[in-house]
Amino acid sequence: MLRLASARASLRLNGLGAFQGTATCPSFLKRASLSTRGQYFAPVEVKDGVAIIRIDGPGKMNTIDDNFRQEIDALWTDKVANDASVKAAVIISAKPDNFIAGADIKFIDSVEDFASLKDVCLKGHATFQKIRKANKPLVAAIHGPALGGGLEVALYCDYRIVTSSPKTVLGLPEVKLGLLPGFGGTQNLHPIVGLQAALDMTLTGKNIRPDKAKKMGLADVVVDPAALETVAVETARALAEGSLKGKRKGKGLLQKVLEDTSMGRSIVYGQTEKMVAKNTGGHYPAPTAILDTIKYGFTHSKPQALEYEATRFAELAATSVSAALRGIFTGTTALKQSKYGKPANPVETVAVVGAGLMGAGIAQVTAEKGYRVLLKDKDLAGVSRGEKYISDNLKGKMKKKRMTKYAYDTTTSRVVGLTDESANWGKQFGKADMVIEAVFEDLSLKHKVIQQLEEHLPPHAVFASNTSAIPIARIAEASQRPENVIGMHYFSPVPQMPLLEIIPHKGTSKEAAAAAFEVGKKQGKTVIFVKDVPGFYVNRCLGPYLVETGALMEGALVASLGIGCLAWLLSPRLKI
Ligand SMILES: C/C=C/C(=O)SCCNC(=O)CCNC(=O)[C@H](O)C(C)(C)COP(=O)(O)OP(=O)(O)OC[C@H]1O[C@@H](n2cnc3c(N)ncnc32)[C@H](O)[C@@H]1OP(=O)(O)O
Repeated sequence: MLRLASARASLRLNGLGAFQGTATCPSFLKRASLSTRGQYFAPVEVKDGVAIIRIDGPGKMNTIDDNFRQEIDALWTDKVANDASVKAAVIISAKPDNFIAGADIKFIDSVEDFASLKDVCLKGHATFQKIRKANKPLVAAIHGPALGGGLEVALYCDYRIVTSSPKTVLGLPEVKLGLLPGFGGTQNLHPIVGLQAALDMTLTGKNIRPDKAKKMGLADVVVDPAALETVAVETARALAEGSLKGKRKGKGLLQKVLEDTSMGRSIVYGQTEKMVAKNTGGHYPAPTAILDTIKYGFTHSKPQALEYEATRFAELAATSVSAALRGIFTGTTALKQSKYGKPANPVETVAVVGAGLMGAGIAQVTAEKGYRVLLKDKDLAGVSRGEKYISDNLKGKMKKKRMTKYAYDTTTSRVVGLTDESANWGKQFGKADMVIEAVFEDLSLKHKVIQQLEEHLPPHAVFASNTSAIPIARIAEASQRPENVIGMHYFSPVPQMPLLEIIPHKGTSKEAAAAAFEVGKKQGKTVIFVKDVPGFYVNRCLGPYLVETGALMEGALVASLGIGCLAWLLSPRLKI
């Protein structure tokens, strides 16, 4: 009793006196009573009439739940709405590299009665409606991911300033979790970016980078990270003074016809329904619910639409599809942690041997992440083919504006092409911390390569084989340092395929496994550790499909079905 009372007193001292939810969140109270700040926000600072609200949640990533909502509600009332000297506010993250990664997925998982999520969403809407009605401009200053509910907070703001950092991404990925943007996203996004762009973002869940965000009107300004807070405070002040007005991106004639007339919208809806049906095969309820909810908003009042959104969100959260997709998020995130710790010798130079499709792809993803890459093939023709593959892929990225010319130049300059004829290749390999071999699937060739390279490699260098079939222990037999030998099995085309199987053999050291994990993770791969058994993981799973397809073809039961299966197996999604 005493502890609760002192916690309440402490909350008042912190300027959070309006908070009433004491019975529901003891952890919040405990933390607030111990410090001069809340659980999700640092103490508000006021600079020349602009309140700076710094989000600083408990984990390394800011996420939101109902406690976050209660805290900002109270904080806004005390520090912004009720303080006449405060004319505007900025919401910014106190974390170095993220704004808000969305609603707390662990919180959604932990809910026992999913119907209660409707109320959580409705309270969120009420808080942000209140913030909007205060007539004090709110500017979102975004650095790092602003995803899901995080972007939805920003959509409630009058102005969105984003940093030019590659870490900054905006998106509504709820669909990938079998959910919909339940924090106002289905209603607040399309007035800003237009209906078609909003459908694209909500139905694909894709990430939007800063330049694209500016172009489509999602962000108002892109700034250097160092200038973010200053620009945001100046902007908030200018909005309050009226010297700056928030502007919506204009629409061309066709866009107006398609989005601002009911006939145009029915064309857009029709196309979208067809696309959703084709891509989901009717197995995923979220895209249909998203489309329904956006449509609903065009024929109902805003409060009705938000209520509908909250209802559909709670319904989706209760589905087994959403539970499974959330499980995939949790599993994939768990895979980002190394069970082998950090390697004692950090990897800086990676040598790739064999510049065919696999080798060149591995070299590309490695150079793109800042490693120095030695790309070796037996002759000039081979290595040139590999370099051209990399250059063509990166030029494609530049064309799609996913890479700058500067990044292209620095990435390609990190790749050093070498052949057996290169006078200094041995010296160069003397600096390699890791070799990934992608030569033909021939054990004697791999043995030759390992023996030849070990004459030059430093003792700590890890030797990784990209074999898809040969046991790693057999490859290690030719090595003087078998503890450094490991499998790193990529899938083709390497730049597109996310999976990487890492296969330690029985004698592989923890150090080699740690280095392989670190490189794979930095390359952006989803890394799984697999036993050194025939087929490793993926090919072992694929085997029965191949056998059954073969049996169908052989018996000429359903030839077209067999051909269909083969096409499926050989498609880029599954190609190995
Ligand atoms: C109505 C609204 C609904 C919604 O908003 S649903 C949620 C929508 N948001 C998302 O789907 C984003 C999910 N998160 C991510 O995709 C990634 O994360 C990021 C791109 C944001 C960052 O990736 P990286 O830098 O590789 O970090 P990391 O290892 O994935 O995450 C670091 C820690 O942050 C936790 N985390 C990230 N996002 C959430 C989240 N939305 N809810 C709960 N936890 C989250 C992870 O689990 C992990 O935690 P640990 O360090 O303990 O392993």
